[in-house]
Amino acid sequence: MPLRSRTAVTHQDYSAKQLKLLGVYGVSLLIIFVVPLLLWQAAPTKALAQVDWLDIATEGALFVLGMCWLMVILSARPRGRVTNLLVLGLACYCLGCFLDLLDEMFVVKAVPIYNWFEKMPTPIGLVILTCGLWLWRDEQEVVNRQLRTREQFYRQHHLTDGLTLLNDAKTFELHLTRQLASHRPLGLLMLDIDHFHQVNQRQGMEEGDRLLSEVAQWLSSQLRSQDLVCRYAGDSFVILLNGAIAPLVSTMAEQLRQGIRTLGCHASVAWVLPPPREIATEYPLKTEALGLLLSLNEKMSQQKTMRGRGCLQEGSQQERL
Ligand SMILES: Nc1nc2c(ncn2[C@@H]2O[C@H](COP(=O)(O)OP(=O)(O)OP(=O)(O)O)[C@@H](O)[C@H]2O)c(=O)[nH]1
Repeated sequence: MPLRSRTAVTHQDYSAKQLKLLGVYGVSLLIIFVVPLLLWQAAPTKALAQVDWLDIATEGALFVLGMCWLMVILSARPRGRVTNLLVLGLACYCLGCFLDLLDEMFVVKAVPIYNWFEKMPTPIGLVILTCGLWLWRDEQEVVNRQLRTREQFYRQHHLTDGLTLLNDAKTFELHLTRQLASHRPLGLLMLDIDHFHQVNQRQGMEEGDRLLSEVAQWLSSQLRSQDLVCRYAGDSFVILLNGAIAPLVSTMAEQLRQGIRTLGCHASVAWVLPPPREIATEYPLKTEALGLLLSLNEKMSQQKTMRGRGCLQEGSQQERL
């Protein structure tokens, strides 16, 4: 079955996040209770007159704030390398603050190793945190680029499809006709989700709608600002790649076909280029645009037929397993 259970994936992500949160809470509580207990055994406590309450308040506040940042990062960020670095860096920083805080309550000079150990976590944590923030900056740049593309897309085109917020087929035809009139190179690409009806059947229409919206967003984020994507019919999308020649269109087609798997589904992708100019000018532009869309549809049907045969083989193998 080419479509894996999207709900199951979401639940897996959710429980992995919960587990991570529990892990961090557990380790934090362990450190908060066990380290003072060990210190209490090994080092005398300071007399009240020796305690600097202002230091306790400021170092305690740094520790509490650090823990709050940690929780915010854990709950708000998606899983991944950047989050791991931020969490690890903040955890080390918090540990450093906590050890500093204990320093105000116990005569830690009596435990030489503590003296040495308490100085390590904060600088190490800050270095890790800096690496994490640096990578976060890179990640944010990519996200910003995607947002800019989307924003440009919204500004330039009328949104007509209520579900995906993409253009509909009619508007696409108009853009295509206009683009053909400019005689600049272009490529047309169609992406159709494989076995989409199974999502509706197995996981409900709502999940199907969500998948369509995700695919639409993902497609918009993959395109250049001069390209145009529209929802052509139920689960198929067409893309107009402005200024693109054959190698770029075929590479793009393959990248989209592979990339869509990150959304938990498979898709068939077909593409066409307009015929050479001297042939194209024999027809009215609108007819040429419709002809192109027709041949794109035909190519897609061929792909589906070929893939269908492949899927039947896969299915029968699975049944035998
Ligand atoms: N959830 C949801 N489903 C839709 C929407 N529009 C169309 N569909 C469904 O999309 C499915 C399209 O079915 P098919 O054309 O057979 O496509 P498919 O199941 O992907 O099959 P292949 O393309 O041959 O792989 C139908 O079951 C429609 O009911 C929509 O807006 N939301």
